[in-house]
Amino acid sequence: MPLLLGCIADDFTGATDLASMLVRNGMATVQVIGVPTGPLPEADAIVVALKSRTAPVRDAVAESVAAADALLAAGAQQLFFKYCSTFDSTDAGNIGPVADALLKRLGAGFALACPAFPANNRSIYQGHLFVGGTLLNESGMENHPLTPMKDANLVRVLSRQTEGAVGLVPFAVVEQGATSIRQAMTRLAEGGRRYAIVDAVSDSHLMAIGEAAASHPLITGGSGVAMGLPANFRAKGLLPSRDDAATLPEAGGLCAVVAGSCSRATLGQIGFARDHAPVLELDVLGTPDAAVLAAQALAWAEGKLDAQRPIVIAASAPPEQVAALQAKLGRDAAGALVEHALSSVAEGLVARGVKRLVVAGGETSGAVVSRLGVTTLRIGHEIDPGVPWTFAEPTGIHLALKSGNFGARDFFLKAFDHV
Ligand SMILES: Nc1ncnc2c1ncn2[C@@H]1O[C@H](COP(=O)(O)OP(=O)(O)O)[C@@H](O)[C@H]1O
Ligand SMILES: O=C(O)[C@@H](O)C(=O)COP(=O)(O)O
Repeated sequence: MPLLLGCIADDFTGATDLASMLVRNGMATVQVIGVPTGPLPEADAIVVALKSRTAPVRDAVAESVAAADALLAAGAQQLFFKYCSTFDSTDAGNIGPVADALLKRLGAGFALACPAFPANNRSIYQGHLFVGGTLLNESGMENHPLTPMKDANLVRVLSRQTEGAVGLVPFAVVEQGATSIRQAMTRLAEGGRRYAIVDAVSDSHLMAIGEAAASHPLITGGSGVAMGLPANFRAKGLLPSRDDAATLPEAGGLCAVVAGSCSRATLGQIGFARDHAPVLELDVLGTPDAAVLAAQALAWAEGKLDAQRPIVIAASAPPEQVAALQAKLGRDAAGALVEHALSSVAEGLVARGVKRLVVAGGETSGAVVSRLGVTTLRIGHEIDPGVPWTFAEPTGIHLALKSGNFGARDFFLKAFDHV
């Protein structure tokens, strides 16, 4: 099976989101944790999951280029740089600098940028990113603990992260289909633009954008814009039809949820779970000590673990509490403390026999998955758009890595009916 698409994701939930999109569209896909060091598994697509979204720019660039090297050495015909559908980044990066470095590595001069994901209510119109009917900077993302998004104009946001010029392929062109989009991108590239934000409000737009980018060495965006790519490989006769792409080993055993996302969606899911399952909300501000928090959580879990109903352990808190902890410790140290505590909790739960674990939050998932020593994730069926069950190797447990913003209100309960 020759490798067709090589993907680099800037966080772990984003990586499973992308892998799931590719699997659903018929590509055998494996998610690899961290920069690959040995031979890559057989797959149509490989998604390398990095924890580079909030890393220092230099580290994010170095790891992303190293991942690209490994994917290209394995024969990847096209690269995909996956970032968040809410374009999570700071003015320093890391979307611009990583995309710049990948273009340079490929000897290419242009890439599209499209984080739209209509199934999860992210759309782009005239370069502005909407979450549902709300501009990105009024959607709650302006309060994100690590990457507060205070500007919805993606042309402006990306321009602050790169020296390359950023253009726009507007809605009116995207509506006309793949040929018009391709021509518009060619014009922008010839006019000296390094990037084009591409408007998209529907899956048919994303399919057309994917088709228009068939010959691009690098595509950047959310998982949505990947939906058109398998058809390109199929059209070239490179991708056979596959119907077993989402099969996982049978699941069962004790179940739990660990949450570190402070998004509105996750806070709502914790609120729902309170009425249906044992929920522990850690008092991080009162006890800013990772080891003590983890010990408290594991003592609380004693006797509550069950194979039907999950327990939920959450550090998640509303913006004012997050701000208070950050004021005390600094932004990065606050995030790291909570991630450390929650990965110790997850490790303790797995040691106590948990076999099915949901982790809420991208950075949180990165910390947990690394602590559990997971090297690859096989992708199964989706619970909600963008969140599949996965099977973690060599750990041998089922994991669902939930993007903070994704999932219905009952996600933490219904996840265990879907595995
Ligand atoms: N109570 C809290 N105070 C401060 N930071 C927190 C708190 N709870 C979680 N965090 C941190 O907030 C960040 C949330 O990011 P992440 O896990 O990526 O969630 P999301 O998927 O919503 O972006 C993590 O670094 C996490 O450790
Ligand atoms: O594109 C998305 O929204 C997700 O795939 C994603 O990147 C998740 O990031 P977090 O919200 O930080 O979990």
